[in-house]
Amino acid sequence: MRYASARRTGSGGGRLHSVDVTSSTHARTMAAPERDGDTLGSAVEVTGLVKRYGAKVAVDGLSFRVPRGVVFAVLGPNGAGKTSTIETCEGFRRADGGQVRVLGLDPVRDAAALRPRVGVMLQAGGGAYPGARTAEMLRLTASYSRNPLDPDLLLELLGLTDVARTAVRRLSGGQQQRLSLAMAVVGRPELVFLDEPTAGLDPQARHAVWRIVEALRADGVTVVLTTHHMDEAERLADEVLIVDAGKAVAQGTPAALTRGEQPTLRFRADADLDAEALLGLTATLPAGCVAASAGDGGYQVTGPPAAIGPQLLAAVTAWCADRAVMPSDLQVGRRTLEDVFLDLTGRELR
Ligand SMILES: Nc1ncnc2c1ncn2[C@@H]1O[C@H](COP(=O)(O)OP(=O)(O)OP(=O)(O)O)[C@@H](O)[C@H]1O
Repeated sequence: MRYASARRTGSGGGRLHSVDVTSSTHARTMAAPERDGDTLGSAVEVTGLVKRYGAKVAVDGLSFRVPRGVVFAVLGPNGAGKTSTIETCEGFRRADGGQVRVLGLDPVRDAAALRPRVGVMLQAGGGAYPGARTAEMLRLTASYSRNPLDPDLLLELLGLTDVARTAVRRLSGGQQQRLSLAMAVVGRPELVFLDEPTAGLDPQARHAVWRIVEALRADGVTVVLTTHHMDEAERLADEVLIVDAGKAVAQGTPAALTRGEQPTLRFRADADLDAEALLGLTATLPAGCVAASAGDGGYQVTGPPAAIGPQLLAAVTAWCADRAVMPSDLQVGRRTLEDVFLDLTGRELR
């Protein structure tokens, strides 16, 4: 059994570590309780979901399935319909069309049956009473569950021990958000919805949230999250759904989505390389390779798979050296999830 421990390092101070405590006498688990014959099938099934606000169609016939026990990330530009979809799955909004099943149940009609089985972290850390103290709030939430996690452990994991006696309204935004995550998982749910769980968090807090998500997955809990951080989705998610204008535009594992057909060499440069310079660079490259701007001060070289190798790397760096251009962030290989996301949803602001 594994859990993420918030041991503080002596000199590093305040860094969080995930440890395997299988043989530890102090082992505590985040595992959801076993439920007979209830481990197979989908955690969430959305079929042809439509959500409208007046004339605005926020979700436009969206279908997807979340297998049990995976971390599932829903990605999309602002206004793509992610929150509308998640909140419909949480039972906070009614679908205007299509069907939503959560753990095989209807999230509105069967809300009472789902409540002890599903954890919900609201966007921007909502859900806690402003007047309550942090630990009090978490203990109160834990008291609604038959077999809750240890609230003190969660406070420790999320770096909230120092503010355990602080009133919720006096917590910083990031601390309130972490408390909201603790409240979502303290009841050992089978399924957790996290809407932008790391938005606005500092890097330490972000890593702490990642460790919680990884610990949940290790214990078989299904996690559905939304995020604008592509690196976060790439690191955490077993499966990714990209939505745009209320429709699914791609779904798959991060590895499958980023497996570009055409390998690429990418780099940034400390000087502007105009079209003429890029033509000059292309002329020095192995046959079939083409250098082009990738936007935002980045450049890319595409070509036949066999040509994306050491000779190409040498040619690019030699060309840069001849012109006193310093290349940086030089990488060869697959596209990132961010590339895929931008290709699918466009690079312009809408
Ligand atoms: N209560 C509401 N009333 C009217 N329009 C709404 C309401 N909630 C959302 N919308 C609209 O529906 C669309 C989808 O919003 P939604 O919040 O689901 O998107 P999102 O993908 O979660 O966006 P973000 O990444 O910015 O959080 C947007 O155009 C939004 O303005």
